[in-house]
Amino acid sequence: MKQRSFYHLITPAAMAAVDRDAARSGIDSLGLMQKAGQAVSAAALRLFPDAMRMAVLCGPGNNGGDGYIAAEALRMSGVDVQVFHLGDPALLKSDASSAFLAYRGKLRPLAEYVPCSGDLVIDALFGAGLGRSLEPPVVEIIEAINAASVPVVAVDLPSGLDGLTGHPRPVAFQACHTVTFMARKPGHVLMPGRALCGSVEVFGIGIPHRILDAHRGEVAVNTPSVWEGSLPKLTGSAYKFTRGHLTVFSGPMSATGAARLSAMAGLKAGAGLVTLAAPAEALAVNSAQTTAVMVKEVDDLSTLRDYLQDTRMSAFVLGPGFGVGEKARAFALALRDRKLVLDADGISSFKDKSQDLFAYFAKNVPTQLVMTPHEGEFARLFPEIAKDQTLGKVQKAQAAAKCSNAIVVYKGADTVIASPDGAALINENAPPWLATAGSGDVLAGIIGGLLAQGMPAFEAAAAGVYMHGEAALRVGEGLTAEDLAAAVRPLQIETAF
Ligand SMILES: NC(=O)C1=CN([C@@H]2O[C@H](COP(=O)(O)OP(=O)(O)OC[C@H]3O[C@@H](n4cnc5c(N)ncnc54)[C@H](OP(=O)(O)O)[C@@H]3O)[C@@H](O)[C@H]2O)[C@@H](O)CC1
Ligand SMILES: Nc1ncnc2c1ncn2[C@@H]1O[C@H](COP(=O)(O)OP(=O)(O)O)[C@@H](O)[C@H]1O
Ligand SMILES: [K+]
Repeated sequence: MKQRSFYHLITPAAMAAVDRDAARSGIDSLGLMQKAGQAVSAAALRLFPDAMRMAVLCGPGNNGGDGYIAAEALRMSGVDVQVFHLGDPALLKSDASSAFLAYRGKLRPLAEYVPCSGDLVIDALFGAGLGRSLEPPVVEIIEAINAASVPVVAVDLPSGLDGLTGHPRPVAFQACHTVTFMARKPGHVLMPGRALCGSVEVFGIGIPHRILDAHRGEVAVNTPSVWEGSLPKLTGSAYKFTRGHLTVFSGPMSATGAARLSAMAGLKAGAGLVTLAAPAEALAVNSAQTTAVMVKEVDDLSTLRDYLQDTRMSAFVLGPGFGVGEKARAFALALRDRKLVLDADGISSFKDKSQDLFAYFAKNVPTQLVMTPHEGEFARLFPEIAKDQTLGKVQKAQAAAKCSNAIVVYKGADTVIASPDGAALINENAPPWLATAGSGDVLAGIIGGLLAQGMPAFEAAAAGVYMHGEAALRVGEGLTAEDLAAAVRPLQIETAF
């Protein structure tokens, strides 16, 4: 992961280490806090110039310190400012205490804050240091402010939001804008955190990048910079066989549409040839509805083995509409040495039998297996990981990838792509109109199409998720899975015709 150019996220724990290293290297920590607080004040003035009052809620740590700096800067700008403090400000430590002492305005306990129309709330209660769930009085205040619908600008993170997992503990402010410092945290990108933050501004307070780089972890945003170097390159001498041959397995006669969506998406993603491998009963219905996609009879394990003799068959998609059961399990295991996207019924077939699957694919290095579960499918395959309340979506996907030796694409509005080596990407370009029947089948086909063209599994999965989002954005609201499959385009960053 270190070799690739990534748009990294910084966990709250890593941010605390950055903070410590910055102080050790002689950087003035109060100066950092002053820049942070001033950035918050500037955002409040820019976004809410007509606020009648700015209520700055200051907590017991450095997040509160940022709040006191912002409050003083706003007061100096002529704004009607009132600070509401949590805990005894006399107990504030070091920089936060200095920030408090420099504040010359009005001060009242947090419990006395009553939201009024015309207020802007600046939330500086807790940021990266939220170490446990909030207690009842603070929960009630946050709920009352959210219910009053006064706008909230959050400092670093909306208070109550866990910066690592993106989960509220147990509630968080609904902010309209969040000002964070140096880099976003996973909680800004994961749901529901992403929605609770509103717009997110990343303000550089002057911590040198070498310090940040030293604490960058394995989690990044899914952007083309991660995988564009691995995208298939279309050269003038291309021939359909050099662009890979994708096979998508069709379900029985009554369930063929999902596989056709995958097949079309694989072709649009750039695979040179795509074949629907269908049982005899489904040959006619598939043939009647395909043109560029070919159809071939593959009924059972023995015909599959014959089919696999052709080593030009470069990648496979198994699961969309396929049917849950023994046949799906046998097909998946027969494909253990090939590049495989296991989706939908292909995943559900291994409920209570996941160890067989994991054992068969354990030895592939690097892995050639991509699994694309939504939340329900994830829980079928990884029940213990799914129910572990201490893990966020990224940690769940990482644990699942490790125990299955597969690239796990844990789908949703915040799809996480995780690799057995611990690398994880959070996707953020998917619009909500992707929540429609069949859109997952299209995703499986795109990833299959990229695998067929020779992209490594992690990069193919990540690029596929990104292309899926781009295709959905091109179509717009009201999209159907057919529109989506038709809108898929290769992302050709470098072309050399
Ligand atoms: N990184 C940087 O370089 C820079 C960071 N900056 C800012 O620093 C912020 C991080 O500051 P921080 O570490 O002091 O943590 P913060 O969020 O204020 O909370 C800690 C306090 O809350 C308390 N507490 C925790 N959970 C609680 C709960 N559930 N219920 C009740 N109390 C709870 C905890 O108490 P304790 O656990 O010790 O009992 C402690 O007192 C960061 O978000 C950013 O805004 C900027 O100044 C610029 C430079
Ligand atoms: N609210 C949302 N915002 C963005 N993308 C979403 C949202 N809901 C679902 N998606 C995406 O849509 C696809 C749905 O796939 P899936 O749940 O397998 O549906 P289906 O089985 O109907 O194809 C996934 O890629 C998922 O990430
Ligand atoms: K906050």
